[in-house]
Amino acid sequence: MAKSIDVSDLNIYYGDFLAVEDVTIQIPAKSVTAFIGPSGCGKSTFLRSLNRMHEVIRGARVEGKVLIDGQDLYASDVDPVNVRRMIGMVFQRPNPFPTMSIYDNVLAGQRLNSKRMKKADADDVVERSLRSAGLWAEVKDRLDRPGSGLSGGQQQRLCIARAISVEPEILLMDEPCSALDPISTSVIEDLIHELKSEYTIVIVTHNMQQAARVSDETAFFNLSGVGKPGRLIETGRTETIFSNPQEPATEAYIQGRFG
Ligand SMILES: Nc1ncnc2c1ncn2[C@@H]1O[C@H](COP(=O)(O)OP(=O)(O)OP(=O)(O)O)[C@@H](O)[C@H]1O
Repeated sequence: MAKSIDVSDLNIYYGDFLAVEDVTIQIPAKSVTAFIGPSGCGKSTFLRSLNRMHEVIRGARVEGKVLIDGQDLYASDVDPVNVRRMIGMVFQRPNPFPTMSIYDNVLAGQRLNSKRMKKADADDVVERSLRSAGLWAEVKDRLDRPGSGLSGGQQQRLCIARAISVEPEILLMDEPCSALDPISTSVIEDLIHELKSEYTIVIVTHNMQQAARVSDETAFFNLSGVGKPGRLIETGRTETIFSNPQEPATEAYIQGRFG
């Protein structure tokens, strides 16, 4: 089910502005890859190009290739709506639909795909997704209550349940813990660790320790100068990037000397 991502020579533009330049990277299936780097170097932009989410911004476009298990993500016959089902996304701020019940929040993705389900099947999807997101025990007795009544960490796990309810192959996470307290962060990190047995996970994080704790592979992005595009500087096994980086800029960033 989980799929690999193979990116070659990718440039990403906002109108005339080249935000990310010439990225080539292989992201293995069933593993966690962390994107790190200073603010503005294009981590989120690159992440969004992996499920064509950047296309919701007028004028945003890519050049180059993104292959998902060998299939061209940008081929003319590929429907971006299907792409976003296959490649789910979790954002920085937990964003459950606030007035919708916990139950309906989990099913929101299915309903967007206008999938009609029998009640028993819907119940199964809700339970399976909430169990996978590590939230079932905490909410099983209040599934009809609004999603906004949960704590921040629970809301983020609800968003993860919503993302995985449609059985995606890849899960993109854009700083999923940055709005959470340390305990909720640790719960989400444990969850990421469990989810990688089924999904290919890509996570943007500003937190070096988090990248070191949760990821198998790390990709370091940097700006070549003010107003210049972000570039991928170095990628590799996380332990190698953290203990023996090849590039001086990677070492300086990891040691907290800039960014
Ligand atoms: N919607 C947009 N329109 C125009 N330019 C944008 C847009 N979003 C981002 N950019 C620009 O693209 C570049 C990369 O931004 P991006 O948010 O991807 O960086 P980042 O590494 O994720 O930053 P941060 O760590 O601060 O979230 C920046 O110069 C940013 O100003």
